[in-house]
Amino acid sequence: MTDQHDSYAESRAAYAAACRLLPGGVNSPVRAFGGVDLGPVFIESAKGARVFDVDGREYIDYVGSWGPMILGHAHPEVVAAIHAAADKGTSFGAPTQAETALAERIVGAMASIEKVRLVSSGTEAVMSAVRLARAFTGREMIVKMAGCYHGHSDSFLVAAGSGVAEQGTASCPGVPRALAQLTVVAPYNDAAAVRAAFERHKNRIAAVLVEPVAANMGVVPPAAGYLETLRRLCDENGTLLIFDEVISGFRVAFGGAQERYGVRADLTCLGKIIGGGLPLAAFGGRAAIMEHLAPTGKVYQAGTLSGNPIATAAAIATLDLLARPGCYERLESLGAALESGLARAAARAGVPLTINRVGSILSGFFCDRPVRDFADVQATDIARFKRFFAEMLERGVYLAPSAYEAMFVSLAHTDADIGRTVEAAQASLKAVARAIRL
Ligand SMILES: Cc1ncc(COP(=O)(O)O)c(C=O)c1O
Ligand SMILES: N[C@H](C=O)CCC(=O)O
Repeated sequence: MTDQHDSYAESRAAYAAACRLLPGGVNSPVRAFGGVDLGPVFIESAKGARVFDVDGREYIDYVGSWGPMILGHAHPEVVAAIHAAADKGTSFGAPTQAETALAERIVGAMASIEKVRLVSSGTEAVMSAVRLARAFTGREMIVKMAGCYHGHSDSFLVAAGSGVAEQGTASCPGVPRALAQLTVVAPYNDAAAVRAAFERHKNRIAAVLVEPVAANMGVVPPAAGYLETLRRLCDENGTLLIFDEVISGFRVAFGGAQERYGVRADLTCLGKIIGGGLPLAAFGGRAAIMEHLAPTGKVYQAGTLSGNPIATAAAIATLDLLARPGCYERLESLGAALESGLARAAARAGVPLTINRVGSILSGFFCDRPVRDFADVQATDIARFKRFFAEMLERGVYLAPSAYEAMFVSLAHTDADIGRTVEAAQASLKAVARAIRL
């Protein structure tokens, strides 16, 4: 914590205590606020679209636990489902009917999924889907896109987004070189680079793995035809297309990016929203592929807490609420209002800002050009983002503390929240403009 004012005294003390016992004082790197050169705000509680810190400050929240809280925090129906499940026992390590009920909802929502396996984190979902793809195709290489983040398992910590991008490392110490060499990296939105990878590594690529809407280098939408071309290249080469919809699933449409863009994946990874704020994730696809998983097949995948009854109850409650008519229209209109308000504020302040938005996720990049891939993101003015972040925090708006993350709008945000956020942005961008002129 460097710049922060005394009104963050409790957060500062909590961070010092945490640093004595937890590496970097946190349990996930981006939470440490290193991406904005500040110390973290420690959270006491959250309700609806608000989070409250240990110093008693209130913020309009656009982190939403990095995506899961699409209904807002502590939604009464989700909390009631959690209580009811907890009363019946917290974990059995045995099958429950609720897991089938959740699977029915996922299969009903995602056109490409016939069977699904529940896991506890997005990392596990992607790691397991790729193992399955490797076994199914009998190949070892994967293609991933620069700036996409797929969790922290070894194969994906290569040119990754999110907190890895913040650290500025191309790869990660501890990842065996032999494994990293099996990951081929292509720029996002560059189908020609993927085609070239297929030519270079003929019959060796098991899967093309992509965030169909990239959201871990800030939000970068797929260019027209990009996902379709990936689909065609995979079909031509006997390779599986894996959509990592851990963020986009149930976010950019109920049926995820696959519904929004009309392109089907062979395997789909889900997380965040489907856990309703509890540790639950999933991967799924055609039965003919999924049946290769143990116990029907030989591809081993397991989890003591997989399909945990409390997480499953939160998941069902969340998906049932999201299935109600009007949710995605409302998310779209809130997202559009925030986008246009931010654009207006930037224009008034004379600060170049490129806004990328898909439904209720968006990012403002401090630059005057379109942002289509990770190189574009890296060329933006990160110092301006840091200043903007600090100004917004001071004005009670809690953004993701990194230029490589998205803003998440929830159904709990009101028009008044968006209005207050735009007002805060107007003042914050004026401060950024003053700093530019200095
Ligand atoms: C697209 C994507 N895939 C995978 C993951 C990993 O999920 P988790 O953090 O639950 O392991 C994340 C976020 O962390 C993500 O944004
Ligand atoms: N960008 C990450 C996931 O989407 C942020 C969450 C984390 O790494 O703690």
